[in-house]
Amino acid sequence: MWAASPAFRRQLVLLRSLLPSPPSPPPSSSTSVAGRFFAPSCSSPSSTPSGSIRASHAMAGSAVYEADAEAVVRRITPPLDRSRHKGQAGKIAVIGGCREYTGAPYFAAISALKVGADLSHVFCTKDAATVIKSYSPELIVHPILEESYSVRDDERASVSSKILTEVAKWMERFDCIVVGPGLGRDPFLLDCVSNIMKHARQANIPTVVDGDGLFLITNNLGLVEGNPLAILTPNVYEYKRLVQKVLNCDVNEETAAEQLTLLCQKIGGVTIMRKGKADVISDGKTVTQVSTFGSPRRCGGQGDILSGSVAVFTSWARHFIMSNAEPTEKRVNPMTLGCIAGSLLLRKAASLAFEKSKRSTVTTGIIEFLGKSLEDICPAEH
Ligand SMILES: NC(=O)C1=CN([C@@H]2O[C@H](COP(=O)(O)OP(=O)(O)OC[C@H]3O[C@@H](n4cnc5c(N)ncnc54)[C@H](O)[C@@H]3O)[C@@H](O)[C@H]2O)[C@@H](O)CC1
Ligand SMILES: Nc1ncnc2c1ncn2[C@@H]1O[C@H](COP(=O)(O)OP(=O)(O)OP(=O)(O)O)[C@@H](O)[C@H]1O
Ligand SMILES: [Mg+2]
Repeated sequence: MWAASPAFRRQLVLLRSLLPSPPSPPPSSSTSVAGRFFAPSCSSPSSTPSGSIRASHAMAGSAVYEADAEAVVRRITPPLDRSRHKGQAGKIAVIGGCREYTGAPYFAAISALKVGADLSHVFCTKDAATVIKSYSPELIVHPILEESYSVRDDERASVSSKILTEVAKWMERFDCIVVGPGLGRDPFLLDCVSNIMKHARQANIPTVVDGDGLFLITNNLGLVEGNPLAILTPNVYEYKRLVQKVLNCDVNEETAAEQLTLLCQKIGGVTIMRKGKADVISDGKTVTQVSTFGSPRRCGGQGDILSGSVAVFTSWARHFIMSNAEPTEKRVNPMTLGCIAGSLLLRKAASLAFEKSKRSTVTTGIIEFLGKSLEDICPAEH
């Protein structure tokens, strides 16, 4: 009776896809629930058909489980409840945007809104603020960060503390922050952002670290060491730099899953999503991947969509685990669920955008399909 219940099946979907148990045997005629969620093993992530759920030994030496990402999205996405008020579906902040980069923070912040957050803030430099505001009236933009060129040496301490005070005023309101999209690498600015990260950590705010935020933490590992609320989302180069710095060796594809696990363990408690052909996620205990095919276009900005989306799904996943989850589901790391859901949604949106625009697919086009992608998986109810 219980074994046939939807609640039981939901638990299995989540737990089988997330916890490090050995692959189940192939489905028998009685078709065990587990059998439907795993196939024995497959050769590489690229050979995993879209939408299928497999335990994949894509990375030699350790099983990497293909997550049932659609089930995760369905389970953690909150219903559109008429009794809710503004803010309850999520308040996200992006710390990023400087003279060079205004696209990246915009992509991350608008993606958070399009996935379903109620409010999306951007904390950026003054130069970037007007530009970002002009992209979208939906975003709340704070022109508070400063780069070295605009601050005299003798003003630095006071400017730095003013910036922290300003951000701290808002911090406790956020369900998740994203540090790094389009942040740049100015030393004074990064110093101020280090203080913001320390403050977020003290306030227990989940923090997605991406782009130049990864440059910052790779050189200051203490900013994330031992923080279970930190999610790092490195691309191929960012991952390489992180491995070299933390493990003191090069990336080894032969032992990729173990290396990723070890990296999480060495940094201590963080969740890492290694982006690539498959997005591979570990919290130092389990390794799961999302390999649903997205698009062959590699235009810049897709990682920014991902970081904004992961921020929203992570806050939803935390809420889900704390309130609605079954007792066994409470063992699952909400950071992992957030990464899985964000990865799937980006890939679905990229696929739809590519179907429409082919070679001219760009990031703004992908963002336009975030809503349909979520609707296809998890329809909004009236
Ligand atoms: N429209 C925008 O404003 C965008 C801004 N972005 C921001 O740009 C900043 C820099 O991010 P990037 O991802 O470009 O990072 P990097 O500046 O590290 O890399 C730039 C490019 O240089 C090449 N590269 C870097 N390291 C290399 C290596 N070791 N060997 C060979 N080639 C290498 C790669 O092609 C890489 O994509 C971040 O703040 C990021 O968020 C990006 O998100 C893309 C979109
Ligand atoms: N080789 C690939 N095949 C399929 N999808 C990929 C591939 N590489 C990256 N992706 C997808 O693109 C997303 C963004 O990853 P990418 O490596 O482009 O990030 P990024 O370099 O940080 O992007 P950005 O330009 O926003 O900084 C990943 O989540 C992944 O879904
Ligand atoms: Mg990036």
